Amino acid sequence: MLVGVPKEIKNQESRVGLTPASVKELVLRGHQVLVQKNAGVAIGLSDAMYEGAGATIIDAASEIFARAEMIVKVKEPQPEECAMLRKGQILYTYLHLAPDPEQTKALVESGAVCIAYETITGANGGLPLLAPMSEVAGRMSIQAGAAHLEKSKGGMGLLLGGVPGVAPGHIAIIGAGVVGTNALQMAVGIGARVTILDKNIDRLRQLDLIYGNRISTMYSNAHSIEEAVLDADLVIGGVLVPGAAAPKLVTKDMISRMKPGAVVVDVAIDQGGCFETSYATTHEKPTYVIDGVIHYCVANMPGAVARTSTFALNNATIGHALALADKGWQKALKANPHLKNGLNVCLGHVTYEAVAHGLGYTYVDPDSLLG
Ligand SMILES: NC(=O)C1=CN([C@@H]2O[C@H](COP(=O)(O)OP(=O)(O)OC[C@H]3O[C@@H](n4cnc5c(N)ncnc54)[C@H](O)[C@@H]3O)[C@@H](O)[C@H]2O)C=CC1
Ligand SMILES: CC(=O)C(=O)O
Ligand SMILES: [Mg+2]
Repeated sequence: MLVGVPKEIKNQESRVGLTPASVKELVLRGHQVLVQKNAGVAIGLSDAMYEGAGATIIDAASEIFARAEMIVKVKEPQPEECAMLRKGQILYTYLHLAPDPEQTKALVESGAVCIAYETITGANGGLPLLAPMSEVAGRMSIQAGAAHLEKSKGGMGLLLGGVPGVAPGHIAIIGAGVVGTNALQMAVGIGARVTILDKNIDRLRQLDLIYGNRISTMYSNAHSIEEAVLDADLVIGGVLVPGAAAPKLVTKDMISRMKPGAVVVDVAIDQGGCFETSYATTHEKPTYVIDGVIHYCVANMPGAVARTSTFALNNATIGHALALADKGWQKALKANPHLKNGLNVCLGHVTYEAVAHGLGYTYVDPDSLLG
C-alpha cells in the first residue's frame, strides 16, 4: 500500500504520524511510504532518518494527499486537509468528532474511510491508542496546573507541595481513568493533598489499595464534585464517555464560587470539556480567566512534549497501521472488531453511534460497509 505522512499543521503541533522505525516496519512488509519534508525535524527526526528507513520525502502535503491510499496523522485533519481527502482513502488519526460538527461534515463529504485512534478498543478493555497520550496529558496536567498557580501566570501564588509549617495545596481530579491516575501519580509525587472522583467504584478501590490514606477517593455525583471543586486550588478534568461529548460536570456557578486565582485544567476538552466554562485553547495562548479562575484547556497537550509523545503514540498505533496496509481496510476491520470500533466515518456515512446520535446523523452499522 502507498502510505502518506503529512507534516502536522495544527497550532504548535510537532508530533508526527510515523517514526522512522514505524516507516521501516511498513517498508519491510513491501509497502511504500511518502513523508512530507521536515515532518519530524522539530523533534529530531530528520528527513535523512526517514530516507534511511526507506521513505520517500515529498515537498507538498497536497502531493501526499493526492497519491497515498492511507494517510497516517496525529491530530484531527484541519479544514484544508479535509478538503484534500478523497473517496475511499483511509485516514488513520485522532478525530474527536462528537464536539466537532464542522469536521464531521467535512469528513462525511470527503467519502474517506476515517478511523479514529481514540475509539479503537483493546482486547483487555480500555482505549489502547488513546492511553499513551492520556498518560502524557495526565502527567502534564499537574505541571501545567502548578505553573499557572504561580503569581506571574495569574494564579493565587501557591506551591502545591507546601513547605514544612505550611499546608500543601489541594488538587481535585475528576475521572480516575488513564488521565486521572497519571495526574494522581504526579500530584502525590509533589506532595499535594489529593481528592480523586469517579463513578467507577472498582477503580476507586484499586487506587485506595495503592495509595491508602495519602489520597481521598470520592464517588462522583453533583454533590461530591461541588464539595471537592470549591475546596480545591487546582482541578483536573479527565472524564470520558467513549466517543461522546464530555458531560459538563462542573457548572459555571461552581466556577464562580471557587477560590480566586485557582486553576482548572480541562484535559477532556478534546471531547468538548467537562467544565461548563471551557473552550479549547492552544499552546500559544493556553489559558483564559473566568470569574478569577484560570482555565487551561489545550486540546493537544501532548504536542508540547512531542518527542516523547510521538514515540509513545507509534508504539500503540503501528500494529493496526500494518494490518490496514497489509489487508486493506475492509479485511482488516472484518478481522478485528477492536479496530472496527475505530471506524467513525466511512464512504459518506457516520459509523460511530455516539457521534451519529450527538450530531444528528443516521447511524450506519460498519458491518454493512465491509463488503
Ligand atoms: N487535551 C489533551 O491533549 C488530551 C485529552 N485527552 C482526553 O482526556 C479524556 C480522558 O481520557 P482517559 O483518561 O484516557 O479516559 P478513560 O476512559 O481512561 O477514563 C475516563 C474516566 O472517566 C470516568 N467518568 C465518566 N463519567 C464520569 C463522571 N460523571 N464522573 C466522574 N468520572 C467519570 C470513567 O469512569 C473513567 O474512569 C478524554 O476525553 C481524552 O480524549 C487525552 C489525551 C490528551
Ligand atoms: C488524544 C489527543 O487528542 C492528543 O493527543 O492530542
Ligand atoms: Mg486532543
